[in-house]
Amino acid sequence: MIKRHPRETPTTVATLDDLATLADYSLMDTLNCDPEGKASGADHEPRQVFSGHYVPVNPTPIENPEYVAHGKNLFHELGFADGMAQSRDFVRMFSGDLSRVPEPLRNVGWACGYALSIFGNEFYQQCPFQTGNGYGDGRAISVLEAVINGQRWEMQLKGGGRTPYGRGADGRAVLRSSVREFLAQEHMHALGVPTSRSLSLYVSKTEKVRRPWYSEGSRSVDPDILISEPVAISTRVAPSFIRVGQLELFSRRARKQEHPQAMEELEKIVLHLIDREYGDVIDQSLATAEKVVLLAREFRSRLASLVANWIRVGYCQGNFNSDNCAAGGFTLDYGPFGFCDVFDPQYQPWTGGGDHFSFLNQPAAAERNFHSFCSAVRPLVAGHPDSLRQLEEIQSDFPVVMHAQMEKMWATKLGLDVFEAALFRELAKLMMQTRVDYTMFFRELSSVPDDIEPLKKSFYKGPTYTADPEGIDRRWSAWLTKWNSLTRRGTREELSSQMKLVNPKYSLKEWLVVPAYQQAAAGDYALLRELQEVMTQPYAEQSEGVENKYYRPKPPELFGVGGASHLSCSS
Ligand SMILES: Nc1ncnc2c1ncn2[C@@H]1O[C@H](COP(=O)(O)OP(=O)(O)OP(=O)(O)O)[C@@H](O)[C@H]1O
Ligand SMILES: [Mg+2]
Repeated sequence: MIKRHPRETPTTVATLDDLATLADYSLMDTLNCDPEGKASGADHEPRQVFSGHYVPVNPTPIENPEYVAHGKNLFHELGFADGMAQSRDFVRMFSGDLSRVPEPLRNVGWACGYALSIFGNEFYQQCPFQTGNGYGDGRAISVLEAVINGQRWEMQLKGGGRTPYGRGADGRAVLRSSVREFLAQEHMHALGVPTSRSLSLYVSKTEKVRRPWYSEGSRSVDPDILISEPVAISTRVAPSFIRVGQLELFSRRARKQEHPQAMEELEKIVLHLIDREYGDVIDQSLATAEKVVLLAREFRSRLASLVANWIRVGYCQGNFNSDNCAAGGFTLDYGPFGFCDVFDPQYQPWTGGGDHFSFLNQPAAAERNFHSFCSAVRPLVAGHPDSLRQLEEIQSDFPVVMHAQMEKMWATKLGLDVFEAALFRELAKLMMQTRVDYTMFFRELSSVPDDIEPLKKSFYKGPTYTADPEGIDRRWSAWLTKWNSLTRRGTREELSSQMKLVNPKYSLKEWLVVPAYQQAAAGDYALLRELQEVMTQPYAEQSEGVENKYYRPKPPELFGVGGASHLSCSS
């Protein structure tokens, strides 16, 4: 290997040795380690972690790992050679075996504790000790921080084995859930929505675990059988994995004065967040209280924009708790998620999620998470009346900012310069009464049709529609005429191409993912890789073959089917 200066990114990172030159474990080196943590990382039993930002943990490798896929776009962005994903050293490391990594890579990774608020309410029941000290990364283990072309990335295994936060569970992820997260992250990025990214996915050829799931064609809400599934490790990448819940953990400790360093640990984690996620917008030399105010303002804007984007692309997080809310303002944890087929404001793919986390309730859920965030950082401005007042104002104005983002998003989605409330209200009513495929409807509209015929491709024709199809069609025609009169000036082609940049043609609907993970479990990765190709170019027309296969309404027989239309276990 050629010797390089440690900070200089090789043009191509082709080997694990190349990657090793970019390592910079600054989280481990600057944040506080749990004083009871073991340097060896052999720390896999559930226990209370009372202080510190992280616990050193060595992952548990999956047996007989096999390459499934890698995030090709991310690889290219990072300057990684595709072949590296299948090289022996890389496979070994990212399937959980850190025992033989080249220096200066380390043999231990780290897991972090976090707290949980559900829709703004503090919860302790999820912690086996009822104290909050046993909750956190139960199966997520970060293994590397690297500076690549001036950008810092943290790489985190999901399903990498047990940690002290595992609450007695196995620390594993099954192939099914790993395929879902792997595909969804890169799809989301291609949709232009901030997200954690997918680096790699390996499956075990021999190790399996049992999970509750649905029998073939089951219409049960809850899983009705236990199945044995192959385990997998996917690696996700982001500038940090700090969650709102993480800030809450340290803030709760400071509030309750649980230990003498509690306040200092809160400040450190918040400054770490600023450094990782907000370094470009917050001046390093400011005092903490001033930084916190800027952080709150910027996070508010990112969070509101994120949620508006989710709605633009038909995404429902499903379980938007504070521990699934990344403090950097990007999408995190693709377990309970779904991309909607039929437009339904109450769409909720995850049976445990409830109405409060449903599709169009996400702005309200975001507001609750933002309140949890503001409460968590408040102790850092407590002695600064001016900063405190600003923080309170930022907090109380969340709904205003969110509302503005939503109106802007709907206007853009509809090719309008300004939001038209009456036009939108009638559209929402028609979409619900007709039952339309959300993605297909907006994509067909993006062709700026003269009449409603093309839009009908997206109609599922619910009972209200079938009771009076002519009447509803007439309302659609009237709506289309009105819409046409309000759209942006310019040629039809210009309007159409602008609208096609915000209304995707392809969306990672669950019923498309099911056969991909089923075939993958049988060792056939072709469909998964095809989906990866298609879903990383969601705005492109693509070939006729792709269109016929992936641009179509959900087959009627899949409605109500467990796994394809709803899911319970997401791990
Ligand atoms: N099989 C498992 N073993 C150990 N811990 C688990 C397992 N499944 C989930 N957990 C933990 O339970 C908590 C809630 O699970 P949830 O489904 O939100 O997270 P996740 O999908 O594992 O993780 P993340 O939020 O990191 O994407 C998380 O703290 C997670 O680490
Ligand atoms: Mg989670």
